Amino acid sequence: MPGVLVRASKKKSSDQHVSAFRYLQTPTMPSTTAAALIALLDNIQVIDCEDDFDGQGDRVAVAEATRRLLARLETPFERAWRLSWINGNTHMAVQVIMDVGIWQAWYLSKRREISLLELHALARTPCDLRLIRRLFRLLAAENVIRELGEDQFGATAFSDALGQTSEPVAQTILSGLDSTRKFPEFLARTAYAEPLDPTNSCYMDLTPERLGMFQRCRANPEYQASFTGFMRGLTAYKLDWTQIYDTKLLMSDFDTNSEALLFVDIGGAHGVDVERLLSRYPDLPSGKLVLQDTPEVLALAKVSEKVTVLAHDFFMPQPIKGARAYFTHAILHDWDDTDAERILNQTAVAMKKGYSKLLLYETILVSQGATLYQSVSDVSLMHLISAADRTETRWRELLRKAGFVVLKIWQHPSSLESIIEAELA
Ligand SMILES: C[S@@+](CC[C@H](N)C(=O)[O-])C[C@H]1O[C@@H](n2cnc3c(N)ncnc32)[C@H](O)[C@@H]1O
Repeated sequence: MPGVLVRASKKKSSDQHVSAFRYLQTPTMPSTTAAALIALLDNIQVIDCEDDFDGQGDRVAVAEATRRLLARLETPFERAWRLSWINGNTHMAVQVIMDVGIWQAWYLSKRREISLLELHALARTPCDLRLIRRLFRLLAAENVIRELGEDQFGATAFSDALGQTSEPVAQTILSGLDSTRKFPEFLARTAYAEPLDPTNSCYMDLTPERLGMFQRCRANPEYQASFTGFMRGLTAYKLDWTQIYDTKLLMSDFDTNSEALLFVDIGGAHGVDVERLLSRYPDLPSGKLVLQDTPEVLALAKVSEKVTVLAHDFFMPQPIKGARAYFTHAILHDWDDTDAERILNQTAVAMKKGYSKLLLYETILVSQGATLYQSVSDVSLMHLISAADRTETRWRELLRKAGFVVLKIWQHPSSLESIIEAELA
């Protein structure tokens, strides 16, 4: 595409800083070519495809393409500025508006259009009008809300979601990765060694007591709620595991009228995965599905009455014996091989050889072409809990050492993770 965009890339890098600032300060009229392109991009409408995973897949693929486009369009300075200043300030502003209660009150008011004065009056915590104006100005420029006129704003799907305080979007904002900012310092102190010691994570630098992430969750109900809320959102966002793994394999050998249990979700938190199995087999009698986690997390779970909710520490012997399937999702990647093996051993003692299946819904790291999800997950594990995602070879080795044999690794082109199906060797 000829025009202003290509010409900008031919400038010397020292000029780029100047031109970037000039652009940021005084947007000029776009050229005809750029205007046509802008009109084309602004006219793309997103069809609501919440319930249609293929539709979602298309939407995500297009979003990925726009990210690649931005990476080509932005100068290196703009990219750095976005990473450090735009993202950091926007996250902060979203959180401050949440802390004073404006998102929630705005959402509950059902007003689509509202003035700054009205928004200010909705604050639960007294705050300065001028402070709020400055933050809303940034939020409008970053499309968190719509700017309709001077001190007049419009709601968006995102601002609505921020107003639903116990739902995943708001909880994800609160569960923000504070340890990312500390990580460069932590690595310098630890001689840039790959952090693999779970007793010394960067996250521990956030509290004077050096609490680990799961310890801090247990000690602080708000933290626990934001982490579990975020996990609920993330799991609901992923492909339904019953579309990756053929659950008929579990049902074919299962007598629903017997005393036996079908499915135990170990560390299942919010219960999204167990609910997905129930949606596939809604006629299952009560008590065939079990959701396990810590008592604090289970208190936040909202599951069908048919699901048995059972507090269980997975480092202790599994109390449910001889179930058809023991399932874990994003659990073993939190632990190093020694602890992961302990969890597996405690599960193995409950399994019936030749009958019970182990299903691990986990990331399998690839040596090339890792997706954004896979790489963000892996790096987050590094500074949050000094853990690491595993390659297929490392998964197989871990399972072999713990006395399992891998039957099949189930994959789906639209899935972020795979399901490793194993049984006792
Ligand atoms: C990364 S989350 C995964 C949750 C869920 N399976 C999912 O995919 O959304 C890890 C879960 O492990 C739970 N957990 C941590 N330590 C535990 C323990 N010792 N026993 C049982 N659950 C534990 C946490 O409470 C949390 O819900």
